[in-house]
Amino acid sequence: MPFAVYGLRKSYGGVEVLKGVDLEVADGEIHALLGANGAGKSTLIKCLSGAIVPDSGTMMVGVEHFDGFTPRTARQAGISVIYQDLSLAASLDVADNMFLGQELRIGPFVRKRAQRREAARWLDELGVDIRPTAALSTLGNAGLQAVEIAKSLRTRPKVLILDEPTAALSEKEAEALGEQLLALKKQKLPLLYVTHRLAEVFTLADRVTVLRGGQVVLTGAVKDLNRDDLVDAIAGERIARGRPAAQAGAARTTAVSVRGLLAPGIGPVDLDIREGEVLGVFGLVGSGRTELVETLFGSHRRFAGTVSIDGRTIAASSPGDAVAAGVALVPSDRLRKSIIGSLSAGENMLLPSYAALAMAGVRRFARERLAFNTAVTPLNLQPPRIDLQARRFSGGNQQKLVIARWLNDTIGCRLLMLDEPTQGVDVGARRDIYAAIRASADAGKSVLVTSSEPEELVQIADRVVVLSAGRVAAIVEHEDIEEGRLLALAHEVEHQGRKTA
Ligand SMILES: Nc1ncnc2c1ncn2[C@@H]1O[C@H](COP(=O)(O)OP(=O)(O)OP(=O)(O)O)[C@@H](O)[C@H]1O
Repeated sequence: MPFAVYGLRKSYGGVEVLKGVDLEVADGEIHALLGANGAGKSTLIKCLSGAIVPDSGTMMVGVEHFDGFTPRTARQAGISVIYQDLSLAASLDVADNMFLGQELRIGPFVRKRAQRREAARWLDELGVDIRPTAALSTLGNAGLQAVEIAKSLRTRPKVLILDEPTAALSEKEAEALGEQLLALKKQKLPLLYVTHRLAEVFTLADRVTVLRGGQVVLTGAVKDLNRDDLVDAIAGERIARGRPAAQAGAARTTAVSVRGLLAPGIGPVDLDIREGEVLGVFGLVGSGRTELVETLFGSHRRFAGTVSIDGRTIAASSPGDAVAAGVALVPSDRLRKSIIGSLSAGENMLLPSYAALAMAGVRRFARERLAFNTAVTPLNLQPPRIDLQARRFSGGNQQKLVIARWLNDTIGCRLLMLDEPTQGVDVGARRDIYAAIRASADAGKSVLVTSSEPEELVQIADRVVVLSAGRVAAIVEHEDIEEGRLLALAHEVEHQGRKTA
């Protein structure tokens, strides 16, 4: 049953964020929806699910025509949306989750066996090997996504929409999800899929639509388009390509030195980070990337080992110690760990620097504004408004706010760590973030960047540490950093680890 939406419009306070969007998705088609941060993708999807009411527009599912855009209309039309924040209950098993609130019953009794049978059927349709009785805690991110999709399939949707399902997934998990989507094609469902990962468009999607500033600027068959076509449509300009200049790293002095670091899931790790260097950390899921940076930041328990900066050993048994010693961390789960939606953009960004910006305990608004503008301008925050509540920014622009917080120079940081800094961020903004990372290194900071995308480290890192099972498996020098090599190293060591385990 093909799906289409025509003339969709939505304004917030006089600003039109969807300007008459048309979109058509055929049966069994995977349609990628792309666009820069703030282009209107989430708003479009929320209109389709009935979460927000558009100003005008109509929707067709098959030959039926809908123009109500309420949650009830979405249900009647058979629209099922899978958001990044999954709606699963951790204490229930897979089958119970899939039937939560819609249990199969005979009188007061839940038909557990029938539920499990049906759950198994849908998981099978999806091509995943997950038992209906499995506890959710035994599943990885891709498994949890699969359960959420199977749960949605059970309601026999006519259109399936996925809002950035791979944003929080590693490369390998995203591949697993891709296979599930390809399995779904066989069900002849129209599938609309939001992503910022362009590589996925070419491996998964049949057609693609790019939104820019609330308008469709490109729609077409993926086979007729190349990466540059997509990048240009998203960014609205020809953006610089290729790899930024490397740093002459070897001559630089060691600024951060880690010795014998041992923590849950980590170590022992020895690591040196040079002054002015961008050190990439690459590894597969479970390799300990996030644990490593959180241990260095003191938010993870540490059993043993020392960390010194400029020759001084730092305590780092708490994030407070770490910040005082000049360590900053931009966490991966930024929106949940770092943004306070009800506070303004300025308050969110300047939180750690209020003391430094105030004089004799009195806030200096002009200084705050200057610090805000200095930090957000290089990242092209949209809209660049210090007073707007953080939750009114699009997801990617909220990410920029947190990153800007730590790029803000008033806090005197020596070691800047960014965990997956471009998750959920569009290609244009990625370029801005890469440039800001490089500028921090050029200003003499040591920068550590983790990424699950090898391509990203090729772009930004001076050296790359490959982690496996919490240990340093390899260090790749600048001239040897290549996507294939990083992946091969990470897979190779993992494979060897399994063989000897
Ligand atoms: N409640 C709101 N009030 C005011 N403006 C809003 C509100 N919600 C969204 N916007 C604005 O609408 C525009 C579109 O936002 P939307 O979240 O749809 O973007 P997006 O394409 O999903 O971006 P991202 O890739 O960053 O998630 C943005 O400029 C955003 O600031």
